[in-house]
Amino acid sequence: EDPVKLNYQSDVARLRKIVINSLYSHKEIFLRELISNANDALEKLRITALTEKSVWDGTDPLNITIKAVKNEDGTNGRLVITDSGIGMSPQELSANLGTLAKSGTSDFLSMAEGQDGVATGNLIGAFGLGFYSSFLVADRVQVASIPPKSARNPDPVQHVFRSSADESSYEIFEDPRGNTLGRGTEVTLYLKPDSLEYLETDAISGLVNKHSSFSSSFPIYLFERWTEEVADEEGSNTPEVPGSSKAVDAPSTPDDDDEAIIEVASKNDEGKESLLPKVKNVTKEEWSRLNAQPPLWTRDHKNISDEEYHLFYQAFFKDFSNPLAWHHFSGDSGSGVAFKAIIFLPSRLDGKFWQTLPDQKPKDIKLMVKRVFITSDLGDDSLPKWASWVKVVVDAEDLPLNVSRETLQSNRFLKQMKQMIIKRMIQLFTKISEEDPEKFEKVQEVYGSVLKLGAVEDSKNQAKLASLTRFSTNQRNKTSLDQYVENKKQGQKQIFYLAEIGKTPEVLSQSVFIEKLHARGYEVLLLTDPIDEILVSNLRQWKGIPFQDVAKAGLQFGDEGLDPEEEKEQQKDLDEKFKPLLDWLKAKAKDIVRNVVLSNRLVKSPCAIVANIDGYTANVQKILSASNSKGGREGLMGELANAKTLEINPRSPLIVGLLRRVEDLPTQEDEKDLEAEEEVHEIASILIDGALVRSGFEVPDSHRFFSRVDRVLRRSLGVSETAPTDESVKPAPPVDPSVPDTPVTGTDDGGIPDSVWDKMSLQIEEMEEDAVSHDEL
Ligand SMILES: Nc1ncnc2c1ncn2[C@@H]1O[C@H](COP(=O)(O)OP(=O)(O)OP(=O)(O)O)[C@@H](O)[C@H]1O
Repeated sequence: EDPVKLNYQSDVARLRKIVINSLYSHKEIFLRELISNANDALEKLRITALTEKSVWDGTDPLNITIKAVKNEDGTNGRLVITDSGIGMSPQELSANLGTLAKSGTSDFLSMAEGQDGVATGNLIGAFGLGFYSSFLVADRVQVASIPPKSARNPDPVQHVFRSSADESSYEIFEDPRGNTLGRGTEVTLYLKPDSLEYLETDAISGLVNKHSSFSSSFPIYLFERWTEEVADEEGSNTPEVPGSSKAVDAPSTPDDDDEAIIEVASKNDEGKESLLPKVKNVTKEEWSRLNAQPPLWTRDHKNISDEEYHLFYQAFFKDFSNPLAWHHFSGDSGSGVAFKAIIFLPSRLDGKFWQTLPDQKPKDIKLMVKRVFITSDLGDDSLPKWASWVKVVVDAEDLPLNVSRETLQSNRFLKQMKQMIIKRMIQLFTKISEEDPEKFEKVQEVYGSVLKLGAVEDSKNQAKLASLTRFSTNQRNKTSLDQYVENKKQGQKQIFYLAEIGKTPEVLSQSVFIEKLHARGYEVLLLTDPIDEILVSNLRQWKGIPFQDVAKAGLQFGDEGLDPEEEKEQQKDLDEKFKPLLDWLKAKAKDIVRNVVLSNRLVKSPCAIVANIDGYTANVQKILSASNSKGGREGLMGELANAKTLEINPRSPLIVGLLRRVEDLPTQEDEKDLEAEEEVHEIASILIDGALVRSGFEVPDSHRFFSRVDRVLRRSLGVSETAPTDESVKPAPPVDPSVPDTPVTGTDDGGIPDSVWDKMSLQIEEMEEDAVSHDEL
């Protein structure tokens, strides 16, 4: 059969180029990647064998071997990595090694192409270059592979995939050596002259220990050959069978010339009698086990260093940053299944966490039975969204080893495992919060919103999760609900909060709604994360104390009853004094608010608009209008949107001034002063619109608002209110009949690129923010 020459898919060509040109300083990762592939192939074989016995009957050992072969002339050499795993058919060789099927590859490529070598090094971890990292150290790679006999493939034939670093094509052909592997894959790297250090066994075992001691649950053997002087005792001249002494289930060596076990025995001083004891040089060979340590999770946590946990985490979960925290424990599931487990909190969340659907299955719960990987699929017993990112290895002792994924689904163990993982995760978070404030800060950075989501999602663990959440307040950052409650004032019967998504706590703390609360020393939770308000309305109360949205009407401090009689009298007087203004405003503002009252929340600002208990706050109204193009002004939505109260501050000179003007207005029909009435009306309208803006609402008609402001400005400048502006303009030149000959490359938005739109809307948002926080009437 002639070799078939095939062209690489274009992404592969790009990837190989990056590998070869820019990752030179990371070349040692090739071994980690190849071992990881071999481990995956062995795992696939074992899992396939659970349902298809003919694939592997469980007798021959599953392992990975590494052998370095130096050329006889001492130049160059090759490194051979072999596994007895699932293997590949010729079609699979082409599909798996000639194309890149991985999602996200193109993203990786464009990122890597835009970066220098150093930064790309970090990307390798996140992405995993896999097989192509071979070209970091080899200028020629040959992969021989044969799948096991199966019903679908009763007569598999060993094939070879061959490729050079400088070619854009690869070849696939039947292996002229025949079936040398029996089953599995053999990757032969013809090392580049600058990578010959990987022919040394010390270098190889060093690398395996550094990167891969935890990557494989299957034994990794390294072929070693050395020369020893041994006494040449009489009658012991027959060569012994080497290599079998130490490695008990050492791999059988493929019957390839280079790889056959050779023993060269040469007699010292042959032919001469000597007084010295007879010695001979014996070349000994042995497959030595590299990852002989028992799996990390089976060991006692007291004897495991942080460094070892880090390395294990990286190799096992293929996340090449260190975990933020972990919890290593053993237990009994309750149904009698003993297990050992480690739970890891990654140091970052997947960037897509908040975009993916809640029913995304976690992939990183690795269930083992007696150290053998069984599944990552927990089926219906999957973790809730908030916990779906956790990385866990669980090794059960007492489940039958041949347990299939299907029978596992019906096993109680899985259900218990889910509960156990959640419980331990919460314990881990709680422990960090109590013992390691610095780490807990990092936890808040990465998982702050996730813990809030958990408290909403997981009603069973709501209290525990909610006590791990932290909030900014007008007085401090990172306050827990318990700390808030400890800090509440005498008589305070509510937990005050103010929510506005997208604002910073600093801006929110300037809000009119909390002016007096803040001035009097009450603490107010400032909620800026979209999940915050959902959580608060879900909890309803903490330690029996209800949450109170301070953007709503009816704010009570709780100490009103303690006011001296005298103050109550004063309040009564104020009510009476301002009654004319309240009545007048009620009539004027009836389209905007349902009620007008004297405020007990304002200190400096003249007025504010608050939502009624059953009405929408500005925050909710914004969320609703974002999802409803009508802006929530119709039907019931409109009703609720209008359920607002105007609060005025009787201590503000502006309000006192307005009261005076309203009282001065003639009341008799025949004395009416239309001009004066119009002027007061205008001032009041500006005041109400201003109150809307400073309370976070939109002004119903901004054009009218500004025309009013203009008129008031004219009046205060002493300019005629009615004098027209010179509106004459120079008309545009006549139509230009010539047509441009280069096509215009515009965008759908009529020529304004998206990036500009984004900037524009950003600026508009900034302007709005300014308006709320600084606008003083
Ligand atoms: N030793 C092997 N035995 C069987 N199949 C293999 C072996 N090595 C690679 N493959 C197949 O080739 C595919 C591509 O391998 P490659 O290393 O490029 O990426 P990957 O292993 O899928 O991803 P990653 O390396 O990021 O985990 C693998 O998914 C697997 O199907």
